Amino acid sequence: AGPLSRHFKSSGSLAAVMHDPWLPSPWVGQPKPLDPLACTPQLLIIGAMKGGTTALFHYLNGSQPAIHYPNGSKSHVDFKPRYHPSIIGTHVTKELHFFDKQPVRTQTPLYQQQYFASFPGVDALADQPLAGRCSYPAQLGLSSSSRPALVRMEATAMYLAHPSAAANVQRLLPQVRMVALLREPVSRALSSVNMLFQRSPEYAQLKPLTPEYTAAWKAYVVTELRRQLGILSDCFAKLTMGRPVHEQIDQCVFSPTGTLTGVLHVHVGLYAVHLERWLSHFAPEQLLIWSSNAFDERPQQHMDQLVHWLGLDPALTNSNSSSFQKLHERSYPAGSLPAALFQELVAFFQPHNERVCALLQGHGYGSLVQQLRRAWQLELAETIRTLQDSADDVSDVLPVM
Ligand SMILES: Nc1ncnc2c1ncn2[C@@H]1O[C@H](COP(=O)(O)OS(=O)(=O)O)[C@@H](OP(=O)(O)O)[C@H]1O
Repeated sequence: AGPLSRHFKSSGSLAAVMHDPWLPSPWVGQPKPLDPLACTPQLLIIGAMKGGTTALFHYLNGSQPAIHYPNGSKSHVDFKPRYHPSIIGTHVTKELHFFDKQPVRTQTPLYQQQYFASFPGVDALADQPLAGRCSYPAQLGLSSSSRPALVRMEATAMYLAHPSAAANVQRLLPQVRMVALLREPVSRALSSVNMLFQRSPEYAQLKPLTPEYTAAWKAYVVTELRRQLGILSDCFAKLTMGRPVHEQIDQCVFSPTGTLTGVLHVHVGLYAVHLERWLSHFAPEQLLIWSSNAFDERPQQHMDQLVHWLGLDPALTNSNSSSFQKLHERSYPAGSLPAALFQELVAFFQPHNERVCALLQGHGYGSLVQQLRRAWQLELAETIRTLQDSADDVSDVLPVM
């Protein structure tokens, strides 16, 4: 028996392996090698919010989320070997929220110093990361004479949708690599509104999934999403020719100080707007884009692709360091939302989904587009099946992708 038949025996079917729709699609272009001497962050997980960014950060970092501070802010505890020894997360919190600020703030030296000192091996007083000078303390096991590449990373899920983030990143870290996880926008919006409901002090006294909870949840979700759909539909209705869509939408929904004016749940899923903005600042080879669903289905293959894409030695990977359990998963009241809301959400997002597919196709991400179409159709069908209050046929609501 030759190698092929051995392969058939071990994996069931070669055809199944070759056509696995959940494997990460190939990255675009040939990225420049990382700088092994850099002590600035070299990897940013930019979003999308509710796209699985917490899981990705902690799988890589061998850590888990923890709440340490009285104000509820989050940190993490490191407890396992990192997925790859050369990739290391910020030692503070997963989300540093540095680039989703006004440019005037991100250009302040003191604020930059604080940001860089949030990463392992960077001393706020002694080091000058932008000039490539860092002290590499002993606890990292690195000496200045044998500096292996150390890819420092952080994951701020709001970067993808923030109007200033791409330009801020380009100004400070023009060579940085970024990963974005794109989740089906209706399911993502529901995940986002669900989180806010569960965090809201107003509803904190309700016992989860009781009839009172479900009634309050339904009222909140329906009102909030309809309100946001209305605001964003008005913004799109006012678009004029001659200026990029992302500039006009950003202007419509962000205050002059860069605060999003109450449309978060719907706005984050407008991936065409966001990627148009990022791709106007960065070459596609700096941006690895995944389907959240595919990442969920095949986490290890995605992590291995990331290691490969960063040009790190795959032989050093600790592939059994991560159990790949879902992180930040929340419960929902089943069968509680009207079919009409789904129809409105689906109708709203459909042209934007088409626009992002065309944008990605035009930038060389053709096989990702095929994967997203399939993944989004499946996730949307599952979300509607779970949450819709009537037994209407799901296919009545689904768009043709
Ligand atoms: N491995 C993996 N792959 C894909 N998706 C995953 C994964 N692990 C968790 N999840 C689901 O992602 C949702 C939370 O996303 P984030 O961690 O990005 O949220 S946040 O923006 O940091 O608040 C949250 O979705 P909901 O449960 O629908 O709220 C998680 O269940």
